[in-house]
Order: sequence, then structure tokens, then C-alpha cells
Amino acid sequence: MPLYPMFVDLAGREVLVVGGGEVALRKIEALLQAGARVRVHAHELHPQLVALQAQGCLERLEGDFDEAWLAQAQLLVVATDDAGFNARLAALAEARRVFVNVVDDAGLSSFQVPAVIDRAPLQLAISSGGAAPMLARRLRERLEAGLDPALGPLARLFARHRAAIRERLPDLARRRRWFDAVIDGAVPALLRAGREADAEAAFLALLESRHPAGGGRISLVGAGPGDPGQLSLAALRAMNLADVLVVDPAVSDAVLALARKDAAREPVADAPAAAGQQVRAHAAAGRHAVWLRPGDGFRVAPFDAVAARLAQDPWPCELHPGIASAGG
Ligand SMILES: C[C@@]1(CC(=O)O)c2cc3[nH]c(cc4nc(cc5[nH]c(cc(n2)[C@H]1CCC(=O)O)[C@@](C)(CC(=O)O)[C@@H]5CCC(=O)O)C(CC(=O)O)=C4CCC(=O)O)c(CCC(=O)O)c3CC(=O)O
Ligand SMILES: NC(=O)C1=CN([C@@H]2O[C@H](COP(=O)(O)OP(=O)(O)OC[C@H]3O[C@@H](n4cnc5c(N)ncnc54)[C@H](O)[C@@H]3O)[C@@H](O)[C@H]2O)C=CC1
Repeated sequence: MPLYPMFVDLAGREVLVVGGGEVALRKIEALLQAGARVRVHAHELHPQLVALQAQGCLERLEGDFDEAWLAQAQLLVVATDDAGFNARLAALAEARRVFVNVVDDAGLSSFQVPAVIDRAPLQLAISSGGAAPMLARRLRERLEAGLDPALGPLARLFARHRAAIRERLPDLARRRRWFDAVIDGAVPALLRAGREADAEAAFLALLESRHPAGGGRISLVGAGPGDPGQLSLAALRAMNLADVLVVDPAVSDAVLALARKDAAREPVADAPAAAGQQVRAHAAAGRHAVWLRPGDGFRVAPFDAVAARLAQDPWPCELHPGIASAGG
């Protein structure tokens, strides 16, 4: 049977941990981060747990294990290397209806701990249900690299203005379209560029206008030597959010095939300055223009200078370097 996924509020709630090794340390760090009150019982405590105890972050329970400790706990984490003891503790917890995690036995656990990607307040949790913890970990690492770091600040923006959003856009269908426009528009790009204040201003302007348009934006993509496998994830993301693709004839079809299907496509102007003007006009009209050049096309003269000028315009302009091709 599949496990039931849930996110638990442990702030101020008590968790009993039995075992004090490497694995107990990992679990306790996550528990403390969630605000749990942690009590630990172990013959030997990992030095970092001793340090946490000295700082008053956790309480150590001495002597022989006492079943009465369970009375106050809402969760039990069992992390000793004594399988028989672990099984006995799991049975005690079950009898008292305390949820229990046995770190080396999914079958004895009434809850398990997933691999987590943290873009607070956004969290992604991955579970293999105990089938293959290493797989959950690997998947986490892969997703971690591809997930926009602006997600956390973006979620915080939505949280901060939640009441105002509901008030300005009481109609759900309209609110949905507005959310989509913010998520696909300039605000995340500004956050990625570290321009938090500009992002908030753009966010509030969109809210004020109740307008679903995301605002103009430019992405300059170095498309590399032609193999789509060599595109950066950020470049791919931009190509998939484009309203219009401004395409250099030397960009490979294989790369273009990965761009958003319903984006308009047009050939780039011959002269570099005219090409700059071409993408600027799209951004000024509120469109997300993605200009593709082969190789590391925006770090070679004279296009580096065109890119530098575009970066001074009011709308966000992101440069995605490519792998230089033989010809530059
Ligand atoms: C059932 C579960 C119990 C529980 O909830 O704790 C459990 C059980 C076991 N883990 C084992 C091994 C390892 N587990 C990890 C890592 C993680 N294990 C986690 C969860 C879970 N592990 C739960 C299931 C979750 C699911 O399936 O989705 C993660 C996701 C979360 C966390 O623990 O924080 C965290 C990744 C965090 C991240 O990186 O994102 C590593 C890698 C490492 O440590 O770096 C190793 C190799 C260590 C080595 O072999 O050296 C073994 C075999 C022991 C052996 O073979 O000897 C068992 C027992 C068995 O499979 O039978
Ligand atoms: N869930 C997971 O992610 C993983 C689980 N494991 C498994 O988790 C278990 C713990 O791993 P580690 O922390 O590396 O082990 P460890 O050997 O470092 O720590 C074991 C801890 O349990 C305590 N302990 C042992 N018997 C006890 C008892 N009767 N009463 C009180 N305390 C007792 C020890 O004092 C020590 O603090 C192992 O069985 C290991 O195979 C290992 C890797 C990952």
C-alpha cells in the first residue's frame, strides 16, 4: 500500500530519539529545524549532538530506557544499531499510538523520512517508500540542480501579499490567470538576478493593474555548438517561456526543437545593432523575447556590447552563456 504523504507541524511538539550516531544526528538536525523539542536517549552521543546539548537545543535522557518517556512524545525516531532493541521500541510505540520511524527498517516504521529539496517556504519531498533510499537521494540531487533558486523568494512574495491578492482578484479563474502570468513573467527573472526590490515593485504593479501580462523581458541564449544536450538548464527554461524566438540562421534545428512550440519565430536582423533593436521592441511591447546565437554568441564582439546595452533597459535581460563552438 502506498504511504500517505503529509507535512507535519512539529513546532513546540516533543520528539523522542533513541540512538545518537551519524544517522540520529541527521534526523535531529531536521527535527530541530522544524522547531521540535527533541529528547535523546543513547549510550553514546555523537560529538555534534553533545554540542547541541551544551547549547540547550536538546535534552539528554540518561539511565536505562524508560517506557514512560513515550507518554510525552508525539513521534519516536529509533536510530540505534541494535536491531532487536529497535524492534522492541517500535512495538512499544505502536501500542501507545505514537508514530515511529526506525531508520534501518521501513517495515517497522509507521512514518518514513523523505529526501527534501528546500526552497523555503516551498519544499519538495521524495519517497521511495523504503524501496530504495539511495534512489530518492539521487533524484533529489538531480532535481536540486534544475530547480529555480528564485522559487523560495517567489513563494515568500505570494505569502506576503496573499490578502491583497485575494482582495484585488476575488474571482478564482482570474486569480489563476494572474498567478500564471506572474510565475511565467518578469518577476522570477528579477528575483534570480537578486533584484528583490524591483521584483516586489513589478509584482505590486501587476497586482495594481490586475493585468495578466507578465511584462517584457529578454533572454540572450548562447546555443552552443549545436548539440541540444549542451544547453544549460537555465537556457532551456528561457526557451520554454518565450513568446518570441529571434533566431540566428546558424542555430541548429535540434536546439530549436526544444523551444516552446507556440512561440513565434523570426529571423534575426543582419546588423547587430538592428538585432538589438528588434528584441528591445518585443520587450517594450510586453513580450518575452529569446534571442538565440550559436556558440557562446553573446560573449563575443560586437554582441557582448549589444548585450551590455540591453542590460541597461528597464526590463530584465538575462544572459545564458553557451559552449563556444569551433568558429567562436
Ligand atoms: C526507510 C528509511 C527510514 C527512515 O525514514 O529513515 C531508510 C532506510 C535505510 N536507509 C539506508 C541507507 C541509506 N540511506 C541514505 C540516505 C537517506 N535515507 C533516507 C530515508 C530512509 N532511509 C527511509 C526510506 C526513505 C525512502 O525510501 O524514500 C533519506 C531519504 C532521508 C533521511 O534519512 O534524512 C536520506 C537521503 C537524504 C538526502 O540525501 O536527500 C543513505 C545515503 C547517505 O547516508 O548519504 C544510505 C546509504 C548509507 C550506506 O550504505 O552507507 C538503509 C540501508 C542500510 C544498509 O544497507 O546498511 C536503510 C534500511 C533499508 O533500506 O533496509
Ligand atoms: N535511515 C538511514 O538513512 C540510514 C540508516 N542506517 C542504519 O541506521 C542505524 C544507525 O546508524 P548510525 O547512526 O550510523 O549508527 P551508529 O553506530 O553511529 O550509532 C548507533 C547509536 O545507537 C546507540 N545505541 C545502540 N544501542 C543502544 C541501546 N540499547 N540503547 C541506547 N542507545 C543505543 C549508540 O550509543 C549510538 O549512539 C544503523 O543500523 C544503520 O545501518 C544507515 C545509513 C542510513
